[in-house]
Amino acid sequence: MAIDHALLVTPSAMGRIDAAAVASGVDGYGLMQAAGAHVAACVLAHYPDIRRAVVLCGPGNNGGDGHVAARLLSQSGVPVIRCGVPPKKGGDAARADAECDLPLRALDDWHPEAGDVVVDALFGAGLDRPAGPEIAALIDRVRNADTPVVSVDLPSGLSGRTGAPTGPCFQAAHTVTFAALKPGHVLMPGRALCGEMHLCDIGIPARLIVSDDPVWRNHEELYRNQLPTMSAQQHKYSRGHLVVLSGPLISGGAARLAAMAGLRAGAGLVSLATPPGAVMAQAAHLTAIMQRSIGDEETLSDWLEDDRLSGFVLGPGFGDLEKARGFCGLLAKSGRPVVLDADGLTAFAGRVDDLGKLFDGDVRLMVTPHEGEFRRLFPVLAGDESLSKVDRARAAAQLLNAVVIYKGPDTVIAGPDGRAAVNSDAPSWLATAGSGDVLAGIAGGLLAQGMPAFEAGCASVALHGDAGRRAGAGMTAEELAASVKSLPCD
Ligand SMILES: NC(=O)C1=CN([C@@H]2O[C@H](COP(=O)(O)OP(=O)(O)OC[C@H]3O[C@@H](n4cnc5c(N)ncnc54)[C@H](OP(=O)(O)O)[C@@H]3O)[C@@H](O)[C@H]2O)[C@H](O)CC1
Ligand SMILES: [K+]
Repeated sequence: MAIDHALLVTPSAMGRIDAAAVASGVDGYGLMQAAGAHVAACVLAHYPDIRRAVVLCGPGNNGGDGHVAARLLSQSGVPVIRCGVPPKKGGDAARADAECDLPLRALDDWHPEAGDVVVDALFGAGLDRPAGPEIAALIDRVRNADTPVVSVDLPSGLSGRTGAPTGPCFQAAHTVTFAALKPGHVLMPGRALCGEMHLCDIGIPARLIVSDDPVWRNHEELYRNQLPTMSAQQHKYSRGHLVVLSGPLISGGAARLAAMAGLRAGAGLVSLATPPGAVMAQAAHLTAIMQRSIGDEETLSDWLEDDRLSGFVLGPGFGDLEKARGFCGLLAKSGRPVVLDADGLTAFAGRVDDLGKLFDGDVRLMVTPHEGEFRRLFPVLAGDESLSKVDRARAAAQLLNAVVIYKGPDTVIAGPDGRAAVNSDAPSWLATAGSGDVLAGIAGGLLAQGMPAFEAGCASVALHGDAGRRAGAGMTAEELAASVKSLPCD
């Protein structure tokens, strides 16, 4: 699938793209000129009252971009101090350094003043270890003086692959990057360390911006062709029948939120499977959503004979973990898609192998852990600091043969085939009680309509974000569920 404008390119893949561009006849030094010009333009556009630019240049091509920016800022009349380490000999950075006639001072040879703007061109894609004490002291100095930082490609100290700092790291107000976003720009805490992102075209041909590592920003093109469609021939059963397994009397609200969201995501029918003791309480709250009294595995098994039931959500407010495991086994055996969330996930803490064995064959399990649930399910993956959130989600997806929606401000959707998407534009107010139940319900609603699991995961996360934006800051989960918009008709 080629969706290049949403592709996230790792720093090493970017290096290969760069080399391919040069091999195809693009002037490498021209790329650096363009990169430096974008950086200078960003400084001038966002800091019209700048009194002095302090350009910090590292030894590689990131520093090279800095030398270009320093020259251009100076030519535009801004006083510039250029500090750093001499460039490696013979490359584009050395040429950019030679073409800048400002002296190259030592890194600490300046004192922050009001009106300073720092251009951070120390390390970008080539960062491969923690920055040393000299850089740490510099970062402290900049932070203490509250000097705004414009970072070139990446805030120095941030890994473009994982989104985690390798050690001391600048907090940028703006980050100017080139050709494609890197995972570190959208994964936390990288996204926050980058400040406002600027993705700039420096002349690398779009046809070369490819990667054998399928990671994208979550984007409509990833799932649009697979969205359920509506036509005049359809009736409610052909639009799927979603079943949400309700918990007991005290915690039935979570299942109701999921059920409402599933209905709004387009499922033709939605039923709650409710333990007998909670049926009356649920009935008092339900109108469009139907109900069935399901107290044990036997009654669930009987109901599963009805092959019009086309998708299940198990976990929100469910409570009884042993019962959840038993129910999950039956749902798995039924061969239909299942979303496991909340207690449905906790039920398998320490038993992920058992869960993985239940759902072999076509991918029809979706799990929606937040950070704490992910840790409980996958302590080894969660503790491995060499892995990015994308790596972790993919590994979990492979272990379970499932689509994993690893929630957070940087929700990652990953499939067992290695496809992954990072959703980084959800409104912050989605972090509220019941919000996860709504997401599980949307996912269940889409799966019940027959949408393939990876695409359903990407679409659910996007619809959840849209609903949050529509409901607005300060919303409750009830309002969020009511704001889920069903999908476009064909
Ligand atoms: N297409 C593009 O996107 C373009 C990007 N450009 C810019 O180029 C950089 C990448 O340049 P590169 O030279 O590969 O890497 P860096 O400049 O980031 O790093 C250079 C060297 O720094 C050393 N290093 C790494 N980490 C540390 C550290 N913690 N402390 C000290 N030194 C470190 C390392 O060298 P060693 O020999 O010491 O190991 C790195 O190799 C990209 O980010 C863009 O800004 C082009 O200008 C245009 C095309
Ligand atoms: K940088």
